[in-house]
This record gives sequence, C-alpha cells and structure tokens, in this order.
Amino acid sequence: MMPSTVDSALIAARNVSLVLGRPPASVEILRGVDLDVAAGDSVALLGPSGSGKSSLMAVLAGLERPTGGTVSVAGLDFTTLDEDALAVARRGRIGIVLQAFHLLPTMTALENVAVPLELAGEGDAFARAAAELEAVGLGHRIGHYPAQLSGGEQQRVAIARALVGRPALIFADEPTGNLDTTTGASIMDLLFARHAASGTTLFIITHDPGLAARCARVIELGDGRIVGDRRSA
Ligand SMILES: Nc1ncnc2c1ncn2[C@@H]1O[C@H](COP(=O)(O)OP(=O)(O)OP(=O)(O)O)[C@@H](O)[C@H]1O
Repeated sequence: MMPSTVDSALIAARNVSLVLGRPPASVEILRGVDLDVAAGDSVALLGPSGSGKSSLMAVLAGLERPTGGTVSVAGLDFTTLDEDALAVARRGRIGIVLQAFHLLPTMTALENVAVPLELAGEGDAFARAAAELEAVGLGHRIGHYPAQLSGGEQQRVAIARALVGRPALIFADEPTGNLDTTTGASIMDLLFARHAASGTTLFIITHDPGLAARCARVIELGDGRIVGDRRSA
C-alpha cells in the first residue's frame, strides 16, 4: 500500500513529469510522479539503470525543472522560482552528492568544502570545512587539488561539502559507488549518524541492498514511475 499524503511533508512532488530532448527524439523520463517525504525520514531510491532515478533526484533537489507538475521543499514551491532564487533556496537547506562530483579543479579540497559555506555567509567556514574533511577521513589531504585525489577521495570531498552546511535534507546519488567496502561503510555511518543526531532527512539512490536496508523507506522507480513504496519492518 502506498503511504498516505502528508501535509507537513518536507518534499512534496505532484504529478511530476520530465521530458528531455526535442521531438521526434524527445524522451519521457518521469511520468506523473507523486511523492511525499516526511522530515527526518531516510529514503532509498531503487530501480533499474535508466529508470529515471538521477532525474527524479535532480528535480526534487531543484537542479532540474520538471516539464509538468510541482515540487515543493519545506513549503517552498521550486517550480515558481528562477535559477538564482533556486540557488538561494538550496543553499543551507539541501546538501547534494552527485555521481559526478562537481569539485572545482582550481580549488583545494579545503576550499571546495569551505567556499559554499562562506557564500552562505557563515562564519568559521575554513575551520568547519577542515573538521568535516577530517570526519570523512581526509584530514591529511585538505591542501590537495581534485586532480591529485583518487575518485573515492574526491567523492569524500563532495560528501564533506554536502554535510558541512548541516542541511536539513541530503540527496546522494550512489554515495558509495566509488568507494571500497570499508570506506563506503564508514561514509554511510557518517550520513546515518547525522540523520540520527540532527534529524537530517536522507534521500539516497543506491543499487546496494545493504544500504537500502538501512533506510526506513524504500521507493522503487520503473520507467519513470513509482512502482514500489514500502517501509522497512
Ligand atoms: N539530456 C537528456 N536527453 C535525453 N535523454 C536523457 C537525458 N538525460 C538522461 N536521459 C535519459 O533519461 C533516462 C533516465 O536517466 P537517469 O540518469 O535519470 O536514470 P537512472 O535511473 O538514474 O540510471 P542509472 O542507474 O544508470 O544512473 C535514461 O534513459 C537516460 O538515457
């Protein structure tokens, strides 16, 4: 049975569709997605490759504008905001870890984590960034540039950057995809510790059944639609 609609949902998506490309080559990627996510929940998003998981995350995180329907986060209707207003809305509210890490190549690991905090006008940006990099096990690499770091290390910088602003909502696309089992587990421990301590809402795309099992709710996407939605026992 589908969970009922919650008025106080942190994320509320209504009849969201996404069509990319121009006819006749346009592709219907999301087809009428309705979804509520309660504040403080942990959600795993599963589904076959190409089912639209990353696209759904991009729409919910305000990175991609849906073709139809509405998305609101914390009561703010993303579909009515322009790019600048969206960037401001995301800042401080939402932490995002994507498959491509989007680290700035001309900045060190420390700067990559600290600069968004500084932009948000927060104090102690560099001290907090250093502490977050320490927490993801990169305390010894803070002065290195992305090109000097392995894929897994870059992923950890991206995770530190997502966590450092203490956002209420974290989106992560395959956050352990590039990490060995031990490092992946310690990164997930960090995300779930934050979830437990601060009530941070987690929304995680994963192919890892063990990681999905740690989430309270598992949503399955198939061909651009929600085809499964269950709570773990
Ligand atoms: N710009 C685009 N134009 C046309 N089709 C696109 C575009 N971007 C993505 N797609 C297609 O949209 C579909 C959904 O992609 P998406 O990345 O959301 O899937 P996914 O479920 O996250 O897949 P994976 O598990 O492989 O990362 C795919 O078929 C993809 O080829």
